[in-house]
Amino acid sequence: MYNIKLLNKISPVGVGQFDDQYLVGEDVEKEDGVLVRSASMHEYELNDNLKAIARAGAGVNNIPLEKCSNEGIVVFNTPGANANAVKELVLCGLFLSSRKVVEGIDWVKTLKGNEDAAKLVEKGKSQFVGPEIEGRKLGIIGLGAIGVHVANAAIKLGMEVYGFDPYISVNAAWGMSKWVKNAQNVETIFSECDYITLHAPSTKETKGIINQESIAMMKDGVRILNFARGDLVNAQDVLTAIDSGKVAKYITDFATPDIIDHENVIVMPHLGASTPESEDNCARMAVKEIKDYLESGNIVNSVNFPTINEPRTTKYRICLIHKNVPNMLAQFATLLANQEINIENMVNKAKDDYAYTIIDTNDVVGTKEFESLENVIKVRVVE
Ligand SMILES: NC(=O)C1=CN([C@@H]2O[C@H](COP(=O)(O)OP(=O)(O)OC[C@H]3O[C@@H](n4cnc5c(N)ncnc54)[C@H](O)[C@@H]3O)[C@@H](O)[C@H]2O)C=CC1
Ligand SMILES: O=C(O)C(=O)COP(=O)(O)O
Repeated sequence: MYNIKLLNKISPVGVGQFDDQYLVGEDVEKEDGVLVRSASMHEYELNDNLKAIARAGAGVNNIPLEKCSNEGIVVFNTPGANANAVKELVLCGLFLSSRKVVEGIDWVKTLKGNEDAAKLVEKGKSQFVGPEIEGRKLGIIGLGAIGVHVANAAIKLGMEVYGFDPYISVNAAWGMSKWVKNAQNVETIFSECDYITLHAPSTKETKGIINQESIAMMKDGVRILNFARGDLVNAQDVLTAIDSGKVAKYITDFATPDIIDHENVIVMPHLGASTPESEDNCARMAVKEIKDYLESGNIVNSVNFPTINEPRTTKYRICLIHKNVPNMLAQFATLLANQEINIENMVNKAKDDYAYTIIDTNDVVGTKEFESLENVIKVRVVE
């Protein structure tokens, strides 16, 4: 029996994939696995039994990754599963940043009950004029699942698209329209583009990337979109630039107290991934990842441990999470040889300071001796 704790509302399409080997709920204790969306886990107590956390979504800045790695807890996310939903909202954001639709709608509401509403609308609409996006330059920072979707859609809408991503994956590059221009540095995005949209994760490198200095490089009347994370933008610097007219519009999915209800700022309630399609996709993928790991020891789409995805061919699989240091495999093999246990299959992979080894065997094995080895963090045997 495995216990799975839900820290957010997770789509029943995903949760329904758990069979009767699983106890699933919000109040479950001694959890083997956690399913989470945006709830912060930085203060969450990681119990000794916890083996895996699956983030039904992309960003993992709400999870204490280093602490999890240290304790041998595998953290998954669901790459690409909500990218289309975010792309669609970014396109909506692009239009809202250009045409004064939100302001116009708010104004029309003030005419409620006014007999002359139709006339007044025709007279007053000129205050809501805004430019078309066709032919304008869009700069994208971060060309992953979402950035590439946005780039391709913007090309189809007739925009001139510049992309910047120093770590772009081969897969993302394959999926991107050949018309997207490769910006060699982020300054090109800042200085060339009429619209700038952020699609990089929150990291030491990206936090505060939009600040007084970068804004100073931008065109007058630039429009900035942030559907990545609130802390990529220095809010005070953007507000100052909005007030001076340097930035025409700031559209964001992240509500911080200082930016709410400020002229020319549109704040959405973190709606990027909130579509039934995306919620189902993310939940389905997250549940599959956690089940595969708990039941077979396979790791796919982890952000802190390497991928190992091997078919089961033996009765037992020893799953060893350990530090990425020399001599671990020799110690494992010796330990098994001393017990006259035959290894049918053994795979080891490392990711940064941590490594994962699976050993398939048909003989009964205990975990104690492995646990006593230095640099071994977590040991499990799955049957
Ligand atoms: N508003 C919302 O509801 C949602 C927001 N997000 C946010 O969007 C981010 C991106 O999501 P995905 O595209 O799915 O992730 P992804 O991992 O597919 O793409 C992120 C890209 O950013 C790039 N990157 C990293 N550091 C960079 C830097 N310093 N400069 C430029 N590019 C850099 C990476 O190389 C990668 O290609 C997530 O980390 C999350 O914070 C994601 C989903 C929903
Ligand atoms: O996937 C992400 O990174 C998101 O920001 C989506 O968050 P959510 O699952 O809608 O709380």
